[in-house]
Amino acid sequence: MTNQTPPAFPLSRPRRMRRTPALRALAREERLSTDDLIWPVFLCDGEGVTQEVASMPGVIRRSVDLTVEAAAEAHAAGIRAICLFPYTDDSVKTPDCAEAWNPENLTNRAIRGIKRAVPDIAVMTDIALDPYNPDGHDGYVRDGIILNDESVEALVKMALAQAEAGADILGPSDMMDGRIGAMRAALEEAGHGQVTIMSYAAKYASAFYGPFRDAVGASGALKGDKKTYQLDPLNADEALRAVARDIREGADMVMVKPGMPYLDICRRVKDAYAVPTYAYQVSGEYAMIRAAAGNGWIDGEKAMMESLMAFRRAGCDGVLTYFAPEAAALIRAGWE
Ligand SMILES: NCC(=O)CCC(=O)O
Repeated sequence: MTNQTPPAFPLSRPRRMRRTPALRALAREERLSTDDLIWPVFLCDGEGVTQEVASMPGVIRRSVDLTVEAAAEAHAAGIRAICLFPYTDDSVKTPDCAEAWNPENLTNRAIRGIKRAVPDIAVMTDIALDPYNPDGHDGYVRDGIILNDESVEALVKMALAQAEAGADILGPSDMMDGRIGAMRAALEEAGHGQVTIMSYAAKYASAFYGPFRDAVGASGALKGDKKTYQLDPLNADEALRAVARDIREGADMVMVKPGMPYLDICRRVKDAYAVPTYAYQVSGEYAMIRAAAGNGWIDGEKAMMESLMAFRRAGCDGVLTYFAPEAAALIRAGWE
């Protein structure tokens, strides 16, 4: 940061440096690269199956075989990581959420399939009970209360099953207290000390997750809201404390979620802790850009790229985005 006041006009004419593409490129402070993209994808049962997600135009659920193919294409396009989210049918949801740590569940089958076929792409997972819970919450619920410590025990089992299947990055998104430390200890104990954790540390109780819940089949299930475990949108210091705690407990990377309404949090986290920091540009952010573009109200490609560049400017090392394949193609084509 400089405190030097620029010389007065006409010694200073900032437009000089904006005059040509070459000068603008020389002055550019950040870059968006395919290395910065993590692609969240939705899994469904079956073989050769694709299903559209109505509230996320352009996003599909894929069966495991097609997800493996999509991972290969993403890798060829320069995308470094793919993040798996299962669509779970009501029939596999039980109060104990046992499907969450079934070695043969959709996520664990997809991890193995991708690591076999495309070993160089990093596979990230989601750790939370909501896809498996009949009431749609990320932890166990008793008498309307989300139970913390019992939920952490279940989440640790889920983490171990994913590590065993070969996941590179575990993504605990549940927001229970103490889960990162518990997972890190269990991973060490089980010989999975090399598995990384990207903690959903600053995850806000947000209305922007709506389309995602359609995509994973959880929107009908959710009873109430998630305000007793996710952050209040008006709080920033609390997010910093959550990030500090998760780093101390053994997280390698931290996430801010949603992305666009929380760029101030991204910047503060990066400045305060200098750890690998990611934003999740969530389903509602994706849907807004797609819907406005679909109506001809904004230029979809430009708005998409600008939104992704903003994460870099705000200090993020990368971004989880449903736009990853499209953005990668434009980056490779030399987008400026
Ligand atoms: N645990 C993952 C999410 O909640 C994703 C939210 C979204 O894309 O809206």
